[in-house]
Amino acid sequence: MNATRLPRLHVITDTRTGAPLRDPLDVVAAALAAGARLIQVRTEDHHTDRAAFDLAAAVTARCAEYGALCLVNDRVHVAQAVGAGGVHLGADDLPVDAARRILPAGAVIGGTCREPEAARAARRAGATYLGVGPVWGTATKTGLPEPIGLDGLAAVCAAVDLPVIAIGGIDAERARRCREAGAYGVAVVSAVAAASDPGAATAELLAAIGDTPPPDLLRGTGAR
Ligand SMILES: Cc1ncc(COP(=O)(O)OP(=O)(O)O)c(N)n1
Ligand SMILES: Cc1ncsc1CCOP(=O)(O)O
Ligand SMILES: [Mg+2]
Repeated sequence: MNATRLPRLHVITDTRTGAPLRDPLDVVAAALAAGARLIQVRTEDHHTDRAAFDLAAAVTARCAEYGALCLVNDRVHVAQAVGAGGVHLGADDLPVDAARRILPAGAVIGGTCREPEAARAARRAGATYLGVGPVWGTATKTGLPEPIGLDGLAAVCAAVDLPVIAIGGIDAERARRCREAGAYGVAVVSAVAAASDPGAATAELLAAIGDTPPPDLLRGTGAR
């Protein structure tokens, strides 16, 4: 990965079946071409490790073409096997400190939290960034706790000096509000995966969070 800092937009794959879902790799390709520089490979819990490996290997290879970072959700062994840049871990996954011990030095490890004390614990455990939410309600994942809202997001942002990535029901307008609340960036599933034009949706999100497209996308435009 060529990126010198953690990207602010985290595009998360949607591997659920059914309309209007499309091939996750097509969505990833469009998002990267539009300027996304971090893809999180998230598969459904019932998917096999082989399926997760195959998708993560393909996404890691596509990310490498753009100098983008690939993170694998939950499955640390899959991240190791494909040479991904890191993982995202929640309460039901390996603890952050355990993953830190077995992943290569410099691996990006995200930890999920919802409130300040858990955020401080994740910081102590060695998290690189925090995934905080759900900020708003979402149909993408069942069984979620109540949304924490912008006030809950702001409380976590104020509690730790780690980058906070907001997640849950986020589109471009809400992404801007999350940044105003103190979030470093946002993570999205449906805003890109379910968009009629995933590339345009990615560009809109990048503009909303103030993450200018990488220089390679600006080449020839005269923009700086
Ligand atoms: C950036 C980001 N934040 C939070 C999550 C949720 O992770 P987790 O709590 O482990 O839930 P699952 O995604 O595994 O269902 C995330 N994936 N990414
Ligand atoms: C995995 C996860 N964790 C909290 S909300 C969420 C799903 C977010 O999906 P969407 O961006 O479509 O609301
Ligand atoms: Mg998880």
